[in-house]
Formats: sequence, C-alpha cells, structure tokens
Amino acid sequence: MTAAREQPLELTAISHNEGVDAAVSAARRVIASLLHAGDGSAAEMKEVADRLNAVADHLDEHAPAMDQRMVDMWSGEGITRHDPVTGPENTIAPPLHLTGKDDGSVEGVVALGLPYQGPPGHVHGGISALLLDHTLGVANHWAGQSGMTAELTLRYHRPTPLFEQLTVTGEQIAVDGRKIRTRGAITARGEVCVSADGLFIAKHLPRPR
Ligand SMILES: CCCCCCCC/C=C\CCCCCCCC(=O)SCCNC(=O)CCNC(=O)[C@H](O)C(C)(C)COP(=O)(O)OP(=O)(O)OC[C@H]1O[C@@H](n2cnc3c(N)ncnc32)[C@H](O)[C@@H]1OP(=O)(O)O
Repeated sequence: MTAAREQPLELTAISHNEGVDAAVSAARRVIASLLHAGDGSAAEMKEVADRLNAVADHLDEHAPAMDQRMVDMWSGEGITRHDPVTGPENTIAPPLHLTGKDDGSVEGVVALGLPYQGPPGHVHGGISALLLDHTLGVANHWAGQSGMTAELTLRYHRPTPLFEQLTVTGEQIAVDGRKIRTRGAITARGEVCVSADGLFIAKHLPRPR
C-alpha cells in the first residue's frame, strides 16, 4: 500500500509552550480541575466563573471575524491545528498525538482524564468513536486517498480505562473506486478495548476562502 519509510512522520501539529497552545493547555487544565472540584468544592465558584468569563471576554474582544478565522484555519497544507482530537488550538482535544509508521499505518498514544468518562473509571464510548473516526481519517490521508466517513462500525470489547496510556491505531485496508475501507483500534495494556471498521467515500468539502 504505502512504500516503506525510514522513520515515523508527525501527523499531528506539535504543541508549543507559548501563544495559543499554552493558553489551550491551561484551559484543558481548567476543564479537568472544575470536574475534579465538583459541586462540593470549598472554592468560591462565583469568583471562578467571573474570572473565567473575564478571560473569554478578553479573547472575544481580540478575535478576528469568524469567516476570516475559518479561512485562516484551512489555509495551510497538511496538518490541522484546530481539530477536536489532535489540535493544539482546540481545548476539547485530549490531545492525541499521531505519527505515520513504516508499514503505512498510523499510531498515537494518549491518556484520558475525567472529562472523557463514561462508565465509572472508564472512557465514554462516544469519545472512543471520536478518536477512532479521526484516526482512521488520518490513516487515509497518510495512505494517500482520503474521504468523508460514510459508516463507522465499532465493537467495544472491554471497558477502556481512564488515566492509563492508550494506543490508538488506524490503517487503510482497501480502496475501490471512491470507497475506502479503513480499520483501527484502541488498546490498553496490550489488549484491544475498541475496534473500528470504517467506510469512507472520497469526497472533500471546499475549504473556506
Ligand atoms: C483536509 C485538509 C487538512 C489536511 C490535514 C492532514 C492531516 C490530517 C488528515 C486528515 C484529518 C481528517 C480526519 C477527519 C476524520 C473525520 C472525518 C469526518 O468526521 S467526516 C464527517 C462525517 N461524515 C459526513 O458528514 C458524511 C456525510 N455524508 C455525505 O456527505 C455523503 O453521504 C457521502 C460523501 C458519504 C456519500 O455521498 P456522495 O454523493 O459523495 O456519494 P454517493 O454517490 O452517495 O455514494 C458513492 C458510493 O458509496 C456508497 N455509499 C455511500 N454512502 C454509503 C454508506 N453509508 N454505506 C454504504 N455505501 C455507501 C454508494 O452506494 C455509492 O456506491 P456505488 O458507487 O454506487 O457502488
């Protein structure tokens, strides 16, 4: 499928310790800290809310127009910085860090905390679906033929643990005309927790200009 490469290639934008990336890391910490604190916290939540709203007001005051920002988001070639799985500019991205491997597959590791909880102590099934949908999409890009998700079939083999290193993989299996078949999995401690089979159709929406 893909010619052998000498070393893994970054498929995720590298997070910087400055600028918006640093602010986003801080915001991720706030999200986790709020959930950890909960309703019974002794912290003065009215004051916390006022301070957070002041930060949001400041950001909104200095933000570009939405249509301009959309153009900016899609102006580069290659790796995105805004997506909800790997994006260093997106607070809801865990983030997962993906690299392309010699064998044509992609792989990343991530540990998920409280904001991603479903069953007690374990990852929400919809979050696993999000991670796999994106990882399969990136695997298609890495293999050279990408598209939009038409079907995503998930099998949840065992609960996926929070707070532990998870390995997320994706690999393009076949291309038949516009139909692209892709497979992937989330494993913990070497055991498959979730496996995914995707059908993607070669279609690309126009980039904002
Ligand atoms: C990009 C720039 C930045 C680069 C970054 C590089 C690094 C990162 C790389 C990459 C990262 C991206 C990772 C993203 C990952 C996330 C992906 C998503 O979340 S995508 C959003 C969710 N999906 C939708 O919203 C689709 C909505 N549905 C549609 O738009 C259409 O229904 C679509 C495209 C799926 C098909 O529509 P039609 O009109 O184009 O094609 P028709 O003619 O209907 O179908 C073509 C063939 O496919 C079959 N087909 C279509 N849908 C099917 C289905 N659901 N099941 C089975 N077959 C289906 C049909 O039967 C037909 O087959 P016959 O040619 O006749 O044999």
